[in-house]
Amino acid sequence: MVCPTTASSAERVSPDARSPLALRLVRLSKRYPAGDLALSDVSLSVPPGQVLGLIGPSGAGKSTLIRCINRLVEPTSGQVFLGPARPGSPAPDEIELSALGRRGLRRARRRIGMIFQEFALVERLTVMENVLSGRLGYVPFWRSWLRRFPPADIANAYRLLDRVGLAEHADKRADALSGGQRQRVGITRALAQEPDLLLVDEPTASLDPKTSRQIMRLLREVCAEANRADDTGRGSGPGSGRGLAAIVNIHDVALAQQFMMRIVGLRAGRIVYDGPPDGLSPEVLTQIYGEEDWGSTTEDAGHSGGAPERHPAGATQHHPGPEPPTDQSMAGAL
Ligand SMILES: Nc1ncnc2c1ncn2[C@@H]1O[C@H](COP(=O)(O)OP(=O)(O)OP(=O)(O)O)[C@@H](O)[C@H]1O
Repeated sequence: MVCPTTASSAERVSPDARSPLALRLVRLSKRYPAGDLALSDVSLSVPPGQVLGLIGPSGAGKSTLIRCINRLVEPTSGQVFLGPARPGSPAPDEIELSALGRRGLRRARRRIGMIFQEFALVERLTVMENVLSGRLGYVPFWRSWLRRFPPADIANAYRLLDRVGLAEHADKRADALSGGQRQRVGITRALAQEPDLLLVDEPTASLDPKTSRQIMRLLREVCAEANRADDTGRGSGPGSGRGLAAIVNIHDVALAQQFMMRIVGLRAGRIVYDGPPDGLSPEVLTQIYGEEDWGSTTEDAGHSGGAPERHPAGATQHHPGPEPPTDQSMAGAL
């Protein structure tokens, strides 16, 4: 049971909280104590509203990169900036996430939603309670402990659940949902944070192909919707008119090609590709993943024609390009 309070929790993080925020990584490196150099001199800028796919072989450093941004993993060197996107970047009022103390980091992390492969829900809590946990950075501890969330937070959570097609499941326990529905809860919880940036770590790794596509499409749509201004939006949520960027760590090259706006390929902790999805030629894939005959399938080896050429993850090579958001409600999609 979630109890509303009358207090507003719409505390904002300075600076310039209404401006869309861009992310800037400068020469980021991470060496784990065990000795592995997981990231080496990675520099990257992500403008507001951009949905970026991070691909690369196992151990390339994708998860490390995502976790260094919100400092779940502490970078060994380099800087992470989040700040208003203005011409002439670096902007003087950027926040340097990599230099923040505990309190500042806690406040800044409100602006960064995280979505996990295994959903990271509290199974015994309801869908609504899980979504409201996205507000924990905004409400005082005693209020969250008593589950007394402001009415505006609850109304927004219902609105977001409706958006992802889960309104009628609000009072169900999280462990009563399918994998795809759980990931929608994970996405909704992240959106409830009113983030400027989503860090998404292998969101489809435990989902079937159809559900994976639906989840990727949903991510693309909610980011696009956050760029649109209407009077339904709050914070940086859908309809708010603010840019919501995302970095999506994904193994499935075909999904990345279809739903991402930009691809960054990591290999051994370094960026070896940064460009459009349709730039992932066999040569580029070899640069990222190593030598492989990307054009052939097992059947092709014994036959000289007939079967269409396919990418390793199953996408046709002459693929039509990124799928635009459909703008349809996801209600009932699962
Ligand atoms: N906690 C840790 N302690 C020590 N080494 C680690 C730790 N986490 C990751 N590594 C090492 O850092 C490197 C990068 O790992 P990371 O998990 O970031 O790669 P990844 O590209 O996300 O891989 P995957 O796709 O398999 O998840 C690997 O060599 C890995 O063994």
